[in-house]
Amino acid sequence: MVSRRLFRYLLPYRRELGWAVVALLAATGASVAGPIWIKWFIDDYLTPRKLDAEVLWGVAAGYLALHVISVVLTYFQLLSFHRIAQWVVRQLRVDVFAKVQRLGLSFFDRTPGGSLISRITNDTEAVKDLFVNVLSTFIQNIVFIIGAFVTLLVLDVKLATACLIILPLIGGVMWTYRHFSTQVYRRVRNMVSEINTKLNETIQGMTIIQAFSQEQRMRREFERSSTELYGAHMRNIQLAGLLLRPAVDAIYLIALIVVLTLFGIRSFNGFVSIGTMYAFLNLLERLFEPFIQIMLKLSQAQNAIISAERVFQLLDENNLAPVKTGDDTPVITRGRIEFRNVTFSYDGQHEVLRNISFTAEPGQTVALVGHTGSGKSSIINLLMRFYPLRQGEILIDGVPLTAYDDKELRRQMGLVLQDPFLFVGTVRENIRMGDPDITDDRVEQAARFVQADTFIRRLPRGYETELGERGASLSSGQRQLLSFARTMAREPKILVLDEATAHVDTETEEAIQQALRNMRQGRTTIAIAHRLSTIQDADLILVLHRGEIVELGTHDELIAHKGLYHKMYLLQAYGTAS
Ligand SMILES: Nc1ncnc2c1ncn2[C@@H]1O[C@H](COP(=O)(O)OP(=O)(O)OP(=O)(O)O)[C@@H](O)[C@H]1O
Repeated sequence: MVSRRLFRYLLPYRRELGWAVVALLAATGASVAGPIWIKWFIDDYLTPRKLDAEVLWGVAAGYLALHVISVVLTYFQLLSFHRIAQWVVRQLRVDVFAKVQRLGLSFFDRTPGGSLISRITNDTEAVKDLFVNVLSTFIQNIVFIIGAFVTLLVLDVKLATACLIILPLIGGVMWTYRHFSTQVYRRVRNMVSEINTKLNETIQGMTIIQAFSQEQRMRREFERSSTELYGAHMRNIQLAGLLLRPAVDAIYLIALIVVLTLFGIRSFNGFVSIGTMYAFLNLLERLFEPFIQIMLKLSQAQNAIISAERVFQLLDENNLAPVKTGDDTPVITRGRIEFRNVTFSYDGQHEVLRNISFTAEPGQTVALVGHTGSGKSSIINLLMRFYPLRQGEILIDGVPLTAYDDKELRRQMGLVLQDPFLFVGTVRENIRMGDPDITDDRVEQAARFVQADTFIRRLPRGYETELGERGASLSSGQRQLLSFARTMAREPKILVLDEATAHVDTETEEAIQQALRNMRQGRTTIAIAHRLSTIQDADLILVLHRGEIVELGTHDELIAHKGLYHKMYLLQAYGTAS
């Protein structure tokens, strides 16, 4: 199954592959023909002493020609196999990457980033090895073994048949080696994946690691994984050292004894062709290297197949991000949002939202407040169509959310997260985000609109300043403003805000609040508010508690109601709930 799918990747390159196999066959033929050529020279010229310069030159030239042909063709076939393998692995990586981007967020909730990286890099690399090393080695060596055996049979049927006793012996060694090395390989692969996961986690969480002085613990854990990996590699080397050379050499010795004994017995009874003996011994000796090569690659082949399995598993993952259903292509014109009896669970067991119903009229601001874990972010996750909805309905402009094209949805709904993600690149690129419709003018206009223009112009190269990974060179307030500009450059009809909780200086705070007020103007806004002071002018405030709306109304109404909101407000404003 896996191999069939792998070979399907080869189909577009079948012509090149065909030529590579032909070159490989011809190279092997030339290599097997060498000893025959010498046998012919020994039997027909050397033994009868028919030596003249012309014959000697002819033999030497012929032998050299065979060698050159073999080398040139080997070069050609190796190059072709490598090229094909690189093509295949490139395609495989592109496919996996494309697939990963289409996966739903719930997939990422349960898959560590490091293990994904491991699949896209290491596992596809192992598949590449399958095509580069394993496939060509198998074909080349199997062809050589068959060619050599056929030649032995042609040279001397009886002796060649006697040599067949090596096959079960070699088979036994091969089985033993493969059996043990597969276990070791599996261990190596798991360790590599674990190391990748650890690396990824360490790099992502460096601030926390340093803040909590976790360097020693992380280093110890990393050292432990690395030592285990070293141990696994060493076991493999020991296994190979024991089984490959010594065991195979012993079998070669047995074959040699059998052949020499038979030649010896024959010499008592009559004439023995020295040429045949030379060719026989030469081919026999060269027959064992291919067996070792095949053995070495067997576990690698199995390893690659398991890696391919992991890659295909990812390609077959059906936990996709929700996509549009139906043929209509509605557009968002007004920005009216309606939740109707929405009940939701991430894992299908624990309901994190129950019976959520509310409406945000065009241009209104609806604020979501509630204690941590009350379900605020989950409402946003559903509104952004990050997770599929199974119970209830979400409508935008009276049309179910599911009917919208992804493009329309993303263009009209501007999302601003607490921790804005900035990419490596210039400030301008981070605002434009590769959208060709967003001109330089629009980028700067958006930045001015959210009051980010002033600080951007103060950066060393203004809009062309390169940002480090995640915008590490900016302050958290500046990162916020930049993400506002990014959202506003798209001029969305709907704004979805997860208000930042980070403490910024008063000046930046004022800039942020002013920017938010500007942004909300004329746009339907759904905002998670951690500080109640920022949403007092909201048209509707939903108070969530354990996944349910327990109170709703304007700030004044909720204060007058003297419920949970009132308590939260007093707590935040005066540090006491009474
Ligand atoms: N990706 C997820 N997978 C599974 N459960 C989740 C996931 N995200 C959140 N939850 C659970 O859903 C519940 C609601 O979480 P949610 O993030 O919506 O709360 P919140 O009100 O936004 O909290 P906070 O103010 O701390 O951000 C919590 O019990 C949380 O454990």
